Amino acid sequence: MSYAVKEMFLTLQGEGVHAGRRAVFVRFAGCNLWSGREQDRASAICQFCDTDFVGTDGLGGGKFADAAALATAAAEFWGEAVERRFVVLTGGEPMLQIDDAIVDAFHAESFEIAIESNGTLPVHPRIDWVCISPKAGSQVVQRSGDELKLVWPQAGTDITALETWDFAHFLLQPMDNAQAQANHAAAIDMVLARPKWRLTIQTHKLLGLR
Ligand SMILES: C[S@@+](CC[C@H](N)C(=O)[O-])C[C@H]1O[C@@H](n2cnc3c(N)ncnc32)[C@H](O)[C@@H]1O
Ligand SMILES: Nc1nc2[nH]cc(C(=O)O)c2c(=O)[nH]1
Ligand code: SF4
Ligand SMILES: [Mg+2]
Repeated sequence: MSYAVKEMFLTLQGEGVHAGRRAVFVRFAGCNLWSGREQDRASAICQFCDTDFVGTDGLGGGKFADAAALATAAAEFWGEAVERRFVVLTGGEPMLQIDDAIVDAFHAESFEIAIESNGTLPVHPRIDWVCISPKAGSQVVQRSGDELKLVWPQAGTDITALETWDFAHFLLQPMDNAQAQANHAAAIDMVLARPKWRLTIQTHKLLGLR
């Protein structure tokens, strides 16, 4: 199978429990909750996306003929040292493309594999760090993992129900849009009210990282 990747880059994980960690990001093209076209945003299930995941034309992107080619390209972004190799598979929705071959190829290159997923598809069982970010109006089937990262506020989200899901960490991430200041305040209020949750902010945006 070949894989469509929008972009690939070395940066620091900006969000969540691993914020600050050196990571290669592989952004897969395509999503099942939005076409990625602005004219479709208002009618999409997920309407607040901050990411361009359309096509394969970004820096480091392309069509990769097989999983080994993809993992080798990521290893080149990381550099020769194999210590603490960390790849974040994101998108778009990465589970539309991730298969056994990708997981095996990244493990063969000594990567610990993290995923950022909307949870509407079951996550591959051998991924090492599972971050699920549920979207109101979607059916989330992946209700276990390492971190549940809820973008906040999201009308139509039952936060009490989410608290019964099987995650090690529960995080609230303020929605980045024109109301960012109010969204920060709403997320802080929610963490103060519900100690199960902690705040995560998108540090890469503050720092000017990709
Ligand atoms: C672009 S998504 C790609 C992975 C996957 N499709 C998902 O939604 O989890 C990566 C992360 O960014 C978050 N995100 C997207 N748009 C955002 C926004 N406007 N403000 C805050 N977080 C956002 C998502 O919820 C997700 O946790
Ligand atoms: N630095 C950085 N950290 C991130 N964490 C999750 C991201 C994503 O878009 O999935 C992301 C991203 O795009 N950049
Ligand atoms: S599910 Fe993820 S990639 Fe898809 S539109 Fe929403 S935030 Fe963007
Ligand atoms: Mg991002």
